[in-house]
Amino acid sequence: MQGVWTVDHVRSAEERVMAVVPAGTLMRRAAFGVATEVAGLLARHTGGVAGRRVALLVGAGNNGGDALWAGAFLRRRGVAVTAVLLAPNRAHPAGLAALRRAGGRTVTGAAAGAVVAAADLVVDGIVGLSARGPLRPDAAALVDRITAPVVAVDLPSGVDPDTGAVTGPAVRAAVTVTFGCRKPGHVLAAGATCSGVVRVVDIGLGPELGEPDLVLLEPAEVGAAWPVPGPDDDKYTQGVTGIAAGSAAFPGAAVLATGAAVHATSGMVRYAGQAADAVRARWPETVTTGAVADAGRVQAWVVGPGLGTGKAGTEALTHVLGAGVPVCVDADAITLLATNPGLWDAREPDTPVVLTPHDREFARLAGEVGPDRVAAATRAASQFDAVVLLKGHSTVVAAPDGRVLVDRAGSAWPATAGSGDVLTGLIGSLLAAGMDPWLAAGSACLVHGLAAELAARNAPIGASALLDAVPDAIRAVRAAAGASMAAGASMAAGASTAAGVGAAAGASMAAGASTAAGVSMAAGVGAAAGAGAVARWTPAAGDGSVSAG
Ligand SMILES: NC(=O)C1=CN([C@@H]2O[C@H](COP(=O)(O)OP(=O)(O)OC[C@H]3O[C@@H](n4cnc5c(N)ncnc54)[C@H](O)[C@@H]3O)[C@@H](O)[C@H]2O)[C@@H](O)CC1
Ligand SMILES: Nc1ncnc2c1ncn2[C@@H]1O[C@H](COP(=O)(O)OP(=O)(O)O)[C@@H](O)[C@H]1O
Ligand SMILES: [K+]
Repeated sequence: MQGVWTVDHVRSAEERVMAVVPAGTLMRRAAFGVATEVAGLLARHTGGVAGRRVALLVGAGNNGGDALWAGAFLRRRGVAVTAVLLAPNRAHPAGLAALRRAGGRTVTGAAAGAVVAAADLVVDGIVGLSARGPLRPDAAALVDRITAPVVAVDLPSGVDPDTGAVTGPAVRAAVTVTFGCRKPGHVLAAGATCSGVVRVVDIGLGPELGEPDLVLLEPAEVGAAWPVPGPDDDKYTQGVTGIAAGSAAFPGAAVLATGAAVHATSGMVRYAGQAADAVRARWPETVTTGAVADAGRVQAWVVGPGLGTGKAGTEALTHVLGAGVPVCVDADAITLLATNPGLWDAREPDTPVVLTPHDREFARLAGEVGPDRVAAATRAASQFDAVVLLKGHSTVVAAPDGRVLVDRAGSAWPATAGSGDVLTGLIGSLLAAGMDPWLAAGSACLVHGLAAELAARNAPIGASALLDAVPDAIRAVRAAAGASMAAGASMAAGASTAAGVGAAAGASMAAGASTAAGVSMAAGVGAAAGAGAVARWTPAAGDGSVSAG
């Protein structure tokens, strides 16, 4: 799990470190990291470093100071550095002096455009953690002239540091070199796209940062927690997933959500609804009925995709909310709750609920999302006492206990009709397997995005192709987990055990990462993120009961 810290927390950590290191130390560490990245990118992009032209866009604060110091370091490697001073009277004095001593040039005003246009690489030191609002017009005009790759210092200018919101012109970086840790602007909303590849330079903040404000899941931890059957499992013990989705008008949503649950875990999937014929035809391994009341016992329900907002949908939602098992509520079921909040009364107390709205569904349920997606998701999670998964290129998953994770999509291929139905089915099956609802939502999201990338291989896909790639995505995250578990096992085995035995132990752990092991690792991961106690819901042998673990 990687942490992400807000500006306030970064500033507090910086203050504590600055109190014990000589003045200017942090800035020079930061700038050296920028210079190293710039030199590497120049070498890759132009085949060399010395003699290449780098333009520094330098604003009024320390972000510009970082850029100026980086320019001074690059001069030592023979780079032709020109600093464009956007606020000449307020440019960081020590940084400016260092650049000039090293033989760097400065320009202001009308001459700047040509320098930027002719550069082999541009360093964005316009504004960093103090950024408010979009780029100012003078800076925006210069940024428009850039044709070379951009390395952003700390954060692409024009991106809100704490929300990632971009409300006007902003820098689009190939690489962002940030200091100490990732900030929300790197992973949320449009800021995630503007940041490009994010490199974190260690400037010694680590011990002072404390608990992260947001976390990102790693493929290996999702793979380690993914439920797979162990030797003592049968089709019931792994958790039975119930799907209440689809209608005569929208049978496809039922087929997709059910298929996701079939692919996600072994066990059993029950389908209940008006699309039973279509589901049975496509997924003969499911047990189908026409109504949720006749479905039999499940350990989690999925409700909503293609369900419709009429009487049948209302009855299905009412039934599953009262079933006493975790529920993933999506699509039409969200609309039903938005238009008739009284339906929440059907919820059995303490039933874990995962809501999976896109922005328009969120607006119906809880008001406009607004620029701060984390604040919106957190507010709704608290309001509904539910995990809220707010969809998008960067998906935010907020738990009612305050935990927030972000899934920064590797691509936009999931933006295809029906892909949300697949995501819902994945979440439902992880809930049925007993996974903590917040981790279930985050893990499903990561696998969903990976499946889209694997399926697309650079060409558009439909949701059926995404669904077909789910097993490969699960294999990929489990392989990532197997590698790290194998490494851990052989290290633990120590000198007295042959390396081969350690590796073999790792391999069998990877193969047999049972539901129980997966869930307890997941719980550990949650605790490591500073989440406090993680509620665990353990399926009890197919009898429909749920207990807090
Ligand atoms: N505090 C520290 O210890 C360290 C700070 N570092 C650097 O310092 C940066 C923060 O520096 P500052 O707090 O001086 O502030 P910035 O350099 O981020 O901003 C400077 C000024 O830019 C103006 N500004 C705000 N929004 C703008 C916009 N949209 N367009 C144009 N100008 C805008 C404001 O007047 C602001 O005060 C970090 O991002 C990082 O690059 C690093 O050197 C590492 C150490
Ligand atoms: N631009 C994008 N980049 C990455 N993922 C996206 C993008 N747009 C949407 N998604 C993802 O695709 C899925 C779409 O879900 P949803 O809007 O419910 O579609 P549908 O109702 O058609 O199934 C969600 O998982 C969402 O996060
Ligand atoms: K910047």
